[in-house]
Amino acid sequence: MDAYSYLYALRQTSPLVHNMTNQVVANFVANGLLALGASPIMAYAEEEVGTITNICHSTALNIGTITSEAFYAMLLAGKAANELDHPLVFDPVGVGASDYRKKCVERLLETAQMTLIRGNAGEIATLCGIQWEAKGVDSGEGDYDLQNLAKEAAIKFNCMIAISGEIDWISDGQRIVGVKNGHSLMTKVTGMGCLLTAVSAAFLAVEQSLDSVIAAHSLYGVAGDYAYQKSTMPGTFQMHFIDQLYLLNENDNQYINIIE
Ligand SMILES: Nc1ncnc2c1ncn2[C@@H]1O[C@H](COP(=O)(O)OP(=O)(O)OP(=O)(O)O)[C@@H](O)[C@H]1O
Ligand SMILES: Cc1ncsc1CCO
Ligand SMILES: [Mg+2]
Repeated sequence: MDAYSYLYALRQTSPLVHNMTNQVVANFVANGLLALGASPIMAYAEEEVGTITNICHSTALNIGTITSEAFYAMLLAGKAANELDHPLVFDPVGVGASDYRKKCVERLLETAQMTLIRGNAGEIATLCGIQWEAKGVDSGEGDYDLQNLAKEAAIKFNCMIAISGEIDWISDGQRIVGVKNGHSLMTKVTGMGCLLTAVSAAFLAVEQSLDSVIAAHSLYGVAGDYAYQKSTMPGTFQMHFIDQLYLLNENDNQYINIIE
């Protein structure tokens, strides 16, 4: 199935995505999902997350501004998603920044089986115990082959892995695929990775497969390429990016640039 066919199916079904995301990006994530053709819901209370996960088609957990309340609620949501066999996507935002984040991530990964872990190189390297100079929530500097990192992480966590950057590397532990689409200006808008996490959860609601994750990343990158043609400055780029998610269509398959 080509990438747009996944998006077509997504738009036909408009999956409801449960996002437990961070306080910085919640509005952007909700608007991005709507523009793409999915439906967002954000919910964080322990008292309701089980129910919300239940009515949704996929769940995305993001520790960007984690608190102890949200953390315990994420454990419940993760368990509920696993019981329902719903796609569960995890974004270990800034995991290298504090011991608290590391502990939360360890516990979440022990408690729930993720379908996909999506993060920047610094985050995925930290999960694998590889030395990396991450800069807060940003990727930072490191020296490790990212294709191998994606593959090793997929094997370690028994799930799909997507590492974002100049090339996005996506692996299930066997296949490793690079997505070259996207522009570096995307790093100047906060939440571009967090929205990609949510978008991946929406695509996984269509099909729980590596091809679905590759389609999500490719078309997301194509929207970034188009947005840069409209604006080379971060504020208006963000606005155009949302519009370009809305405008993605079957013609865009031809602009996808993949390494396999
Ligand atoms: N140097 C780059 N060139 C092209 N595209 C890039 C580059 N760096 C990142 N991207 C793209 O930007 C998007 C977000 O990736 P990034 O690695 O910045 O995520 P992140 O660090 O998790 O972001 P955030 O935490 O702010 O949400 C992805 O679609 C990725 O492909
Ligand atoms: C800037 C920032 N701080 C915590 S989460 C977040 C959004 C990007 O991940
Ligand atoms: Mg991130």
